[in-house]
Amino acid sequence: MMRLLVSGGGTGGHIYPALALIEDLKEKDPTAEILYVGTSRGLESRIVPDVGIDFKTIEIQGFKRSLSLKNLKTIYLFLKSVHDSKKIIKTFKPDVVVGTGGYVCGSVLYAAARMKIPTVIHEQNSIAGVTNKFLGHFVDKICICFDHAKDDFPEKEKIVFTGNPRAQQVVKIKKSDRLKEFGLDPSKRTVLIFGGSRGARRINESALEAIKYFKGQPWQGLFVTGRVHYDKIMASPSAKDLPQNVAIVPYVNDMPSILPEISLIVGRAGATSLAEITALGIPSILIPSPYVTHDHQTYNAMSLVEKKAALMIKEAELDGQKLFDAVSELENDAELSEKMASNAKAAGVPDAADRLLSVLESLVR
Ligand SMILES: CC(=O)N[C@H]1[C@@H](OP(=O)(O)OP(=O)(O)OC[C@H]2O[C@@H](n3ccc(=O)[nH]c3=O)[C@H](O)[C@@H]2O)O[C@H](CO)[C@@H](O)[C@@H]1O
Repeated sequence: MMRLLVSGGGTGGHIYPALALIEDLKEKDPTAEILYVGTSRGLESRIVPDVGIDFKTIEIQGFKRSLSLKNLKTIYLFLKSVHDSKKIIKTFKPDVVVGTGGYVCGSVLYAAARMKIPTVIHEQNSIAGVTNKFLGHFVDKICICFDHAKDDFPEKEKIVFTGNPRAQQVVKIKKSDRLKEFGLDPSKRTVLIFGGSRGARRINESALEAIKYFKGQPWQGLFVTGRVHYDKIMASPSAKDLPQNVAIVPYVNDMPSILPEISLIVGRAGATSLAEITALGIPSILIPSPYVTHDHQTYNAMSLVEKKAALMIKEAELDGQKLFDAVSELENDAELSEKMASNAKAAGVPDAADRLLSVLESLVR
């Protein structure tokens, strides 16, 4: 029986890979004991308890790049959160601790490493996040999903390519007619538009324009705005008189269950979304977020564009017409779309959860 402590959070991209790993562990070892540590402010405080996993919180905030009074408070909070993490670790007594990114796992993994408990970080992106780079010095193994991420860790001997566990979770899902829930027709080709786990304002604005032209097309659209953007989108004049073949929703719980029914994805280039897209082999139009550290989404997206597995539009060049043109180019050209789908699939890692799990097991033994 393995006792696994997991930490990671802030956004879905750091949480869903952790949940996929947990699902795989529970399947292989139903007696495994699992504890998840996050913050009360991150999306994890909602997502993790919802799926029935024990959840504890610590308080933490991110470092600013320059030294300031706020940073002194951050340093104080970091030390306090390391102290709090140690207490949680002492009580739970994990065999191994895994961090999937976000500030919160900085404290938890650092505390575990100091207590000489085996530690692993999982870096989803092609460029490593600040927390993982810091943790790279202390942990036992560094699991990556893009070769490019190797450059960010001097500790080469610790690096293992595993891919993103979410990939394995999505390949297991069977086709369903869940699109009916949104008033859509499961027999039609469906374009899914969403700006990551939190939604993206620029993508939303362009999408609202683009979906007007979906009227009369043989395909349909599912537009997911992100929870915080939904009311504003629905209140805008452009949201009136939308075509019948388009549905707009704030969030899709259990996104993987609809992915097998999707013919094209329009979205950000978050690493976990890309793991899902490649695991299933779905063509995509990627609009990387320009607001993330070291522009890592552009690098994520480029890894697919180079393999002719996706198209990329820069956010600065995005508008409704351009978005619609790209969608209709792919939806009207079956050959292009199939080629892109098979190139995407070739880049997928459908056994990523098993790979990550065996890294954990190798440290426990
Ligand atoms: C702004 C920001 O910091 N973004 C980062 C964050 O993105 P973000 O949290 O947006 O993560 P991803 O795009 O990688 O993944 C989104 C996840 O949310 C799920 N989903 C999304 C919408 C929805 O309605 N329902 C739903 O379940 C998707 O299926 C996917 O599993 O983490 C990623 C992985 O480390 C990074 O690559 C991103 O750069």
